[in-house]
Amino acid sequence: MALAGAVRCWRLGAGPSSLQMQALSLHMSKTAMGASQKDFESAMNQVKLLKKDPGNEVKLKLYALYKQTTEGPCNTPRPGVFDLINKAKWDAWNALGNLPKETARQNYVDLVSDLSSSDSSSQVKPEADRKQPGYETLVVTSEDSITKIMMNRPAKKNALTIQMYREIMLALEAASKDDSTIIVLTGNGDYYSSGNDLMNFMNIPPGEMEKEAKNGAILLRDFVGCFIDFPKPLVAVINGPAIGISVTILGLFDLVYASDRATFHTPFTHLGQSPEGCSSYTFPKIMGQAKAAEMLMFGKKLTAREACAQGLVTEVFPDSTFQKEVWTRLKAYSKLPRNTLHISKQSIRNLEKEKLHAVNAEENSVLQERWLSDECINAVMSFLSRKAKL
Ligand SMILES: CCCCC/C=C/CC(=O)SCCNC(=O)CCNC(=O)[C@H](O)C(C)(C)COP(=O)(O)OP(=O)(O)OC[C@H]1O[C@@H](n2cnc3c(N)ncnc32)[C@H](O)[C@@H]1OP(=O)(O)O
Repeated sequence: MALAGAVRCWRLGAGPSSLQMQALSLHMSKTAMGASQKDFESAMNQVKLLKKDPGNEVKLKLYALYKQTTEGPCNTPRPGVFDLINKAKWDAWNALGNLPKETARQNYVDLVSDLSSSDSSSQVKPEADRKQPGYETLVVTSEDSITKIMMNRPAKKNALTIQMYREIMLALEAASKDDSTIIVLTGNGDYYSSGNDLMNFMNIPPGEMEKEAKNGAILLRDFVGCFIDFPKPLVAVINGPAIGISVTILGLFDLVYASDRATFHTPFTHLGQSPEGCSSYTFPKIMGQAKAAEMLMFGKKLTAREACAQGLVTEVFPDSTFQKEVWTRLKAYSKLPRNTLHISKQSIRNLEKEKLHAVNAEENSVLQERWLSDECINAVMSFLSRKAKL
């Protein structure tokens, strides 16, 4: 099995790593003639190279086999009841009874060989290999207990099409049920997202405007509802400027990490539109009434540092080290006890859920009206005829 594992890993990566080579040579020598003292010493060195913590149960097994190999059957008094760690170690060693030293050595080498193989196969694979199928506008990957949902329309600044709203909802639904601990939303390219794709408002026959506005409001309600109800920690990794709905839903995230190149802009009045994403409720709570009004009513664009000072952003990182620092942090967080983390999130958020759904419904009903207004139609036409940019 270890051999098959090592060979399979070579096919996935560019070539065998030194760890894989060691696992393979260990496996070959042990199957041919039983593990030698040299194999045992090499296995002891290999244990130190393991990247993945094998867990306490396996560590106890390794300890017991090591003691049995080097000292024979357990020959010391059992530690006292309060010496929990040494007692567990003693119990594991004692459980091996009279197992011969040679067999213990062989079992130790076998165990390390299997651990090394699975350790190698769990090493980072290229993103293309990890990409989940079924998404056209997103790249969804899962690794290190983190599911990453990346908006993937960089040429259009990750403007959100109808298909993209739907795919994000599907990806969130799947992530709520997968074995990930943390879910990340981020953008590909220089923008996080330029918000709603203004083309969503185009090509609507005159008689269909009201129906389309209603459908849009239903889609938006469901989209925002997914964030309100999401059961696991949600992290926004803001790689660049964020506009419109990509900013307003940030009040529903648990962590917001931003590059110092990011900006936060909600120019609703300029566009003849009104706040969504529950921001009419979350923003005043987060930053106070006065600052929220400046953003949501007057369209003040915030730098990442200003957004952080106002509590919308958790932490700002220099753009040059942004990805490295943020992913190191998130990988450490993803090792926290999963269920406890999810329960804590729910304790923090559940009290607000009913209120947030009510706010979501109210915002969408106002917005549905706005989309039909001259102010909104003129603003969209102006952008699309390239007379206006934010
Ligand atoms: C179901 C409905 C739900 C509705 C929910 C409502 C949400 C409200 C909002 O989100 S309001 C925010 C809407 N967003 C905007 O108004 C942004 C409009 N875009 C811009 O002002 C600029 O494009 C820019 C400032 C984001 C970037 O400017 P820059 O000069 O750097 O780049 P380009 O303009 O050349 O952009 C490259 C191409 O991308 C297209 N594009 C960018 N953003 C959008 C967008 N939001 N909608 C549609 N298209 C967008 C842009 O048109 C360029 O396309 P081209 O290469 O084909 O010309």
